Amino acid sequence: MKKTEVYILSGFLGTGKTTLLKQILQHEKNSGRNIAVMMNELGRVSIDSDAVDKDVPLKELLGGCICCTIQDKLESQLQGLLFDHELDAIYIETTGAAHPVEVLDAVLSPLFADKLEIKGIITTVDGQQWLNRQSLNPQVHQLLLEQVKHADLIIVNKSDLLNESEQAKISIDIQGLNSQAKCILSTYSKVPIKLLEGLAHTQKVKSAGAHVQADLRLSTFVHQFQGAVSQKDFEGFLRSLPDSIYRIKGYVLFDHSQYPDLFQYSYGMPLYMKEYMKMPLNLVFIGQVTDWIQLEQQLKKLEK
Ligand SMILES: Nc1nc2c(ncn2[C@@H]2O[C@H](COP(=O)(O)OP(=O)(O)OP(=O)(O)O)[C@@H](O)[C@H]2O)c(=O)[nH]1
Repeated sequence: MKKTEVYILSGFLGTGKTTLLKQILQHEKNSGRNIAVMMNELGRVSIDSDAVDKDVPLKELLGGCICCTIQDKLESQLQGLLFDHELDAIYIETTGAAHPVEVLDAVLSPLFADKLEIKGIITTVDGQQWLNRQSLNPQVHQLLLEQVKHADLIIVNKSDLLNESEQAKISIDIQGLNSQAKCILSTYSKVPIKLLEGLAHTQKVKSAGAHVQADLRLSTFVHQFQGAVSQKDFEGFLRSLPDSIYRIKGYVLFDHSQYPDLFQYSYGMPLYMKEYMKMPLNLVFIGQVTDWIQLEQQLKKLEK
């Protein structure tokens, strides 16, 4: 079954996310693809929803940030979208305050992670704000860096307000932080749509022996267990994991139980919760890993 592409639009408040979304929607409309939009705003009232045509399914998540206070709501809305529509792509506009790792975590519910293909995190940056970032409060400054570090495509927007040497300085700064992502300068978020189409965030499992690059970008991986595993072996597997795996979540069936456990793992801390019904045995991983093949082999061994 064809997976639904997911694009995450990240970037600080006012950097040009909605301006970008409008162009993408126009392009998608011309291409005749079925798409949906999720918009997350911190306030209780939607401001940007007019940007989306009435015939495009739109879910609004208001009054909190999907990366923390309203994660559950995102899961149910996303599930609703996938159930009600045959979608080629979903665009998620996050609040400027969202951290990319948390957003990926919120989007990849083990209930339907195998139906989605995360195409990429697109971060818009306001050029002037970037140059003046030292004057931001330390948390906001850190968030700005994280949004750039974890992006697959970085759009340095509002370049009409920058001179040439400022443009060059920003490009160099940003490439120093994230050399793997494409970084382009834009005005009113105008970008060649081809760049979006070329994104491939989800790491493909590479063939054994493939060259492994040092890659700091976030990637995701979904494993589907075929049956039960031993809890002792599973815990041994967890202990062997590198620090570069930030999150794991999903359903694991242990050989002593009738139903799976909901499993959560965050920065090294595992948590199990009993379920009382059958669940899809999907396990979702989020981390800075270049080659998931070894991990997949370890997971397969657990099932023997
Ligand atoms: N001068 C200039 N203004 C821009 C540019 N791109 C966007 N803007 C303006 O910047 C403001 C914010 O743009 P949005 O696209 O709404 O930004 P956003 O990131 O969606 O904002 P939030 O939803 O508040 O997070 C709008 O008034 C835009 O018209 C640009 O390249 N140059």
